[in-house]
Amino acid sequence: MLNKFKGIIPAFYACYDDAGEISQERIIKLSQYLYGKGIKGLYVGGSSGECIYQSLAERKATLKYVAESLQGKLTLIAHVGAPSTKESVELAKYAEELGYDALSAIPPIYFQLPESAIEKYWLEIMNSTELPFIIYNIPQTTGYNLSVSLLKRLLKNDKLIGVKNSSMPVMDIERFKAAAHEEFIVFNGPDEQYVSGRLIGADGGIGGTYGVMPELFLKAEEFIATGNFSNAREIQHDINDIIIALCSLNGSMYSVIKEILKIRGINIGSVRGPLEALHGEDLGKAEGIKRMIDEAIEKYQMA
Ligand SMILES: CC(=O)N[C@H](C=O)[C@@H](O)[C@H](O)[C@H](O)CO
Ligand SMILES: CC(=O)C(=O)O
Repeated sequence: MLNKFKGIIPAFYACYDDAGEISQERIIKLSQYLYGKGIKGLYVGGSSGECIYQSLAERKATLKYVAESLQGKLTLIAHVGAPSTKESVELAKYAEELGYDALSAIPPIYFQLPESAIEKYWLEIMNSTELPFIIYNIPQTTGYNLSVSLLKRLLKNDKLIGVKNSSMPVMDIERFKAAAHEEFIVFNGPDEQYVSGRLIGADGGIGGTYGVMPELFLKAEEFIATGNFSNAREIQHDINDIIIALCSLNGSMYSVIKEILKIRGINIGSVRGPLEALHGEDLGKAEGIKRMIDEAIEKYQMA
């Protein structure tokens, strides 16, 4: 039953028109483009979706357009974490109406709340719909790292089916798997560690750079699935060179990714402030990174 969650699940990027408003047309274009690459599903409205910088109405619109474009074709996960519990629950109910396959949420943001408040927040989201729930653990941005004891308490609720784990120690993946039941899914978060994450027990991955190079992550997954570990290690190395390049320019990683997609004919606008658009002497450098991606795709085509 949970097989539909196991595989390569790109985090969907925020899609804006040239004025910086949500673009239905561009959402459809990006979702169809990614669908055509053979991915398993999409994670909509997370970090890559710039969720924290969008209004409730904008987030709902994005959830709706992706669902309309891909319903029944891909596994769709809605990230519904928002500043207040009230808004998170509203998004959760809306995602259920739209037919999403699962919900997910970061812990509360801004205030460093005690674990009891985080527990209550996730439980209220879980109890607001019939949908399965996936915890989004990303301590480097939220300041909270999921504890095994909270995970165990939350597992008493059958709706909790997994964790998307973006903490850097791959060991956390192994600990979360060990703390849960056999069916429990752990998604690898850090794209730089996809191969290691899978080997230590992750069932698949949800990642922010998959969307700009889905071919490479699908190939890495194929190498792992067929036990071809030397190629898996090598493609991870090539992926990491690319991610480091994506993060090396003046402008947010997402703005560089969006420039590359634009060169490919998928124009989804730029990023919303306070994220920085690509600027200064680095304008035009996305082309070189796109070339790195193309070369890597070609390198493994026959492997
Ligand atoms: C901190 C962060 O945003 N992590 C993402 C989600 O897990 C990753 O997918 C990164 O986007 C990726 O690993 C590039 O650093
Ligand atoms: C990276 C990721 O999973 C996200 O953008 O939410």
